[in-house]
Amino acid sequence: MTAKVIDGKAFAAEVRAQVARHVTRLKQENGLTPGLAVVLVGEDPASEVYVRNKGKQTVECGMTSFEHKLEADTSEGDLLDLIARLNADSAVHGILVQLPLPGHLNSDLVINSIDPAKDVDGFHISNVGLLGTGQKSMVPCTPLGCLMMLRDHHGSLSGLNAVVVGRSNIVGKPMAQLLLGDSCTVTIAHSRTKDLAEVCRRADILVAAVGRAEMIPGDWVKPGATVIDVGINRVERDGKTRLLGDVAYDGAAAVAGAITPVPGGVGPMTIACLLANTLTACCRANGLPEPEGLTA
Ligand SMILES: Nc1nc(=O)c2c([nH]1)NC[C@@H]1CN(c3ccc(C(=O)N[C@@H](CCC(=O)O)C(=O)O)cc3)C=[N+]21
Ligand SMILES: [Mg+2]
Repeated sequence: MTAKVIDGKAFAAEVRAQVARHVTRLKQENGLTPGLAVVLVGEDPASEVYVRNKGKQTVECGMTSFEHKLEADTSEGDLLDLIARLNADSAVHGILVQLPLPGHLNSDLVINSIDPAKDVDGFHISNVGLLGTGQKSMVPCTPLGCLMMLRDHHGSLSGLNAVVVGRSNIVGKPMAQLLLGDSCTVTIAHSRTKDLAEVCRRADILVAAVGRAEMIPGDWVKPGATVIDVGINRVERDGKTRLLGDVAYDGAAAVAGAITPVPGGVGPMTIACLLANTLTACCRANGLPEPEGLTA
């Protein structure tokens, strides 16, 4: 069997087009323009490229992009002051603080100072609690993007065995909550899991979010399974920098039913969902109905 390749890049373009249509309507009918503020502390080249991409796609969707670049040695007080101003700014509907933050800043404290209604990353403890109890929340972008691709491919996920490899607050844990919400039988596995290969081989849906290049070989994949590869690992190989997933792609694609590539899979969907969340936040803030199909 050769897996169907799930084209995250094309899917993300569709999601952004849908967001853009809603934005046009919001402007015409309500005089509203959704705004996203991105805060970057310090100068990490990869983060800067990524922040620039987000800004560009935000504007292409008709929304306003606010970029705040702060010095690497910015004090916690100054960062919290900026977040307080963004919380109070009615032109800002979404706030994203790029992670990781420099070590002298307490990222939990910083994230929890964001107005939960503007927390488009879905990392605030109140959004985490709302998601965990099945209440309306802002849902983390990467797991939301994965869920959209899975629903599109399978229709219903009900009763399927889902194995999430990775237990981070950003991907693994919220991914497990979303799969549970769609009635999967969910296992969260990680680097210490006993017989990890056997656990993975039971998965109808295998989500790899460990952050280690090609950690999951093809013979851990059940024939016909759907493989969602969240890893984006920059690796030097043959003198070139290559982007590798957490799954050994060729081996996995030979047995899986469907698989997301790296690049062009989960990554573009993450940004598209960030824009979708900003739109959702703008609608909620103004008491307007939420766009359908763009939330969990
Ligand atoms: N508060 C916060 N929220 C985030 O969502 C967040 C963050 N901090 N810090 C950094 C990570 C990283 N991240 C990516 C999103 C998209 C691609 C993406 O579009 N990747 C392309 C390839 C890009 C390339 O060539 O490097 C792809 O997979 O096809 C990559 C990385 C979001 N992050
Ligand atoms: Mg820190």
